[in-house]
Amino acid sequence: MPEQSAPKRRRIQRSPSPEYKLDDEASYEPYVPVAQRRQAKFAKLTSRGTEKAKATAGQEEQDEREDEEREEERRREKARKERTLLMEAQEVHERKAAEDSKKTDAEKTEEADAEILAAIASRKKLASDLELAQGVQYTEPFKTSWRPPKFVRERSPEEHQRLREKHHILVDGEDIPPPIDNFTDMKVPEVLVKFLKSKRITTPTPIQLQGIPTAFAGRDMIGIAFTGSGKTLAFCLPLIMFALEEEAKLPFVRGEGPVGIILCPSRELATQTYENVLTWTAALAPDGGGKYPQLNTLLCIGGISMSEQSHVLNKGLHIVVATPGRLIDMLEKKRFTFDNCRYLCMDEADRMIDLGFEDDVRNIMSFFKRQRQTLLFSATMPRKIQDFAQLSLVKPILVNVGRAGAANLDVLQVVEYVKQEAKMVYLLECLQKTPPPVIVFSENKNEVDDIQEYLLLKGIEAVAIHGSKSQEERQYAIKSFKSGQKDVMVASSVASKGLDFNDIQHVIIFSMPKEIEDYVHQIGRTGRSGKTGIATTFVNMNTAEQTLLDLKYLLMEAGQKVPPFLQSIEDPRAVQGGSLKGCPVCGGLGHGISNCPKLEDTQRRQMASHRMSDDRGGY
Ligand SMILES: Nc1ncnc2c1ncn2[C@@H]1O[C@H](COP(=O)(O)OP(=O)(O)OP(=O)(O)O)[C@@H](O)[C@H]1O
Repeated sequence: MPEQSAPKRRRIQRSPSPEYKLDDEASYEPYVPVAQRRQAKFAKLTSRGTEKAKATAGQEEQDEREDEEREEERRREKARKERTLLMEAQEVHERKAAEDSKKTDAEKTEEADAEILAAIASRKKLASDLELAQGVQYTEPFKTSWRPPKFVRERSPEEHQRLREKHHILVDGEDIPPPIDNFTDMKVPEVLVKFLKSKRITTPTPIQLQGIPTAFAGRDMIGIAFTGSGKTLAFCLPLIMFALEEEAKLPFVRGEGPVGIILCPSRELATQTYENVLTWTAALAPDGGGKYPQLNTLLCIGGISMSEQSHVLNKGLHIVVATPGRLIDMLEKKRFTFDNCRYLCMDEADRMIDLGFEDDVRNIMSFFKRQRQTLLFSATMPRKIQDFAQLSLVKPILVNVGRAGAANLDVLQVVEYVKQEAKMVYLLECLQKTPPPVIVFSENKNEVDDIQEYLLLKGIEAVAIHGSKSQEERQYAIKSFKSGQKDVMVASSVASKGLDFNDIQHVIIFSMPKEIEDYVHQIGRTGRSGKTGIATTFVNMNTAEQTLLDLKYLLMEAGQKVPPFLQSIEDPRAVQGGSLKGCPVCGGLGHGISNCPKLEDTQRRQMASHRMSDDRGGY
């Protein structure tokens, strides 16, 4: 067969173009149509892409495998650690259980108490959030122009102490101003001294004789004294004097002021304090026979129309007496400012800084633009609230007349066992003990209404007051009772704090409050300003044993008769051999902190959340 070579055939088959030479043969490329070339290029690109994709996929797979291995390793490591932590926790738990089993009940209770106390101690201090955030801390007390008279300044510290001891005044703090037992020596304007005399206020009460010089000197203070002992004058008078001084320097015009603010936990108490301030400032003004400028005072409480006081708001403002909610509202609406406010007093301060109002108080403080003088007053001020408050004051002075939370010794306390169903009938009998006016307290709004209805049916002129009554109804009840139109006022605890009714003869506590502090405030509506009064309290099987124990200790402390059924109640702490110290949270003498009725579960939770937010905020 003849040898046929393909190239030859190719050459015959296809004639080269004239430009092609033979030696170009090696570089010869057959013609490929454009469409085919494009297709080929596309195929090549695709195959290259696939290869690259394959390579990437391979790499990813490897990375994934490595990641998984690392993750697995991490999991193993975590599991190892967790096992260790778990085991450690288990061991700690077992160790603690073993230790606890060796502890007495009393020791366990003390430990629990310490934990709760630590939670309270870690509460955010009482200052405005701005001050806290900016770390603003005032270290020196306010400076005022007031000086004690020379002869008082020349008395020795021992002489001051003797005067305090004579009046059972306990003080604590640095550079304590001297006690002064005479209004004139305190440099109270003569016209006011005369006016006070006309109201049978001739000599200062113990809280006044130490408290007024302390406040006049510009010092922050915590004033604790029993119910009806004249605390209102002790914190209002200094503010009145400061306001007079400011007004004399440069008269206030519209939009200026106030110089100071008095905060109260209830509308009724604020109204009463406002009325006192009005009387005292009127006595100082030319119309009242004085030679001092007229001061303008604003009552700032919920439930009333502020437009009625527009005549005050249209002038310079010196003093504001307020409840927290309405005050915050007015400040937010810029109806007045605290730009020049320098005095903040809280009446019934333990309630104000108690869990309910704490944030409101902080909010109010945030409106102050400069250092203020802060004063806290109450008849009850448990140790822990005192400690907490002290952190928030500048070199505070503690003025304490008697034990904080002790009952007024001018009140004869009678505790009677009365079955639930016999209470109403027995109430009628009790009302015969003294002439009117009488206050009947109940813990329950419905019960207040029931008692009033029953008394009205029996022909007794009775009014009722509780939180669900309208502001008008509350005002009417107080007004008609104060004026003597009505003989009996039936009230929930709203009327117990700080209200000063004339010469209440008898307080009947129809249902014993859970918190002994409330009891102290309730019986304190009688036996005021040195007069004596009676308090009759109904207890029965519905009264918690711990409350009865608090009551028993309080009666013992006040030297009152302890009825046999109370005597027979044993203190479980004594049985366990634990400490019999009073509760630092509510001041009750019959229980420790862990059984405190004031520290209900929700409150404990609240404190825990305070602690957590404090940890976060670093305050
Ligand atoms: N120095 C005084 N001498 C006689 N009476 C006074 C004196 N100071 C105040 N009072 C009168 O004592 C009564 C009780 O005063 P106030 O309401 O200030 O007591 P309180 O200590 O605030 O009581 P509470 O703790 O119940 O609020 C008032 O009627 C007041 O006029």
